[in-house]
Amino acid sequence: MIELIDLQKDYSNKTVLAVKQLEISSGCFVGLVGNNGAGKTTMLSLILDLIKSTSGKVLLKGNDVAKTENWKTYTGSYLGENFLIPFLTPVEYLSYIGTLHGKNKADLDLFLLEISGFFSNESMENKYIRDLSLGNKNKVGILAAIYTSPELLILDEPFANLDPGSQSWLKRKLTELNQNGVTVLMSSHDLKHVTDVCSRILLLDNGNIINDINVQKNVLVELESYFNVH
Ligand SMILES: Nc1ncnc2c1ncn2[C@@H]1O[C@H](COP(=O)(O)OP(=O)(O)OP(=O)(O)O)[C@@H](O)[C@H]1O
Repeated sequence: MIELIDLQKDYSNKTVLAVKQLEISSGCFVGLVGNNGAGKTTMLSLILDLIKSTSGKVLLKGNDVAKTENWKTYTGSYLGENFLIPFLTPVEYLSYIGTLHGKNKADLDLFLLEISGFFSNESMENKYIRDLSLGNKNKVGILAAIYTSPELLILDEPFANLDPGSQSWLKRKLTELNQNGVTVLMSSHDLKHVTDVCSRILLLDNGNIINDINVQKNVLVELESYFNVH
C-alpha cells in the first residue's frame, strides 16, 4: 500500500528524514514513534505530498504521490489544525468534506449518530471551528478523515489534547476500522496507546528508522527503556 524509496528531506542542507526503503502492506496498523524533532510529521507530510522531498519518492498502491492524484480519493488524513476551515461549524465542515467524497445528508446523519459518544451534537452545531478548544478541533479533523471512508488513514498524534474517554473511544474506533480493512499509519507520543492498537511500530531517531518492531508482549517495556520512561 505504502512504499518509501530512497526518500530524503533536507532543510538548509540538514537531513531531517532519510528512509532508504520502507514498505507498509495493506491492512497494517502502523505506529510511528520518536522524540521531538525525530521526523514523524515530516515523514507523514511527504507521504501526503504536503511537502516536496529533496530526493526519492513515495508510492501509494504503486503510484507516485507527487505525480498522481488518484490516491487522494482513498486516503483520509489529519495532520493538524491547518486542515480545518475555521469559519465553518463542525457539521458544516463534515458536510463539505463528505460532499467531496460522494456522501449525502443521510450519510452525515448516520455518521453523527455513530460518533455521538466522541463529539456531542451540541458542540457540532453551535460553534465555529475557530472557537473550539484544541482537543475539539482535533476531534473534528480526525472525524473528517474517518468520514471519508478511507482505505488508508494517516493521523499525526491523534490522541494529543483528547480527554481520557475520547482517547479510549478513538482507540476502539481505529481498531474497528483496521479490523474492517483500513490501513492505519499514525504517529504518537503515547507508548501505551501505540502498543495497545498497532501491529507494527517504527521508531524514528534523527530522521532514520532505527527499529521496525512487530508488536508483541514486551514491546512497551522495550520502548519505555528507549525513551527513558521511569
Ligand atoms: N519548514 C521547516 N524548516 C526547517 N526545519 C524544519 C521545517 N519543518 C521541520 N523542520 C525540522 O525537521 C525536523 C523534524 O521535524 P518533525 O516536525 O518532522 O519532527 P516530529 O518527529 O514530528 O517532532 P514532534 O514530536 O516534536 O512533533 C526538526 O528538526 C524540525 O525542526
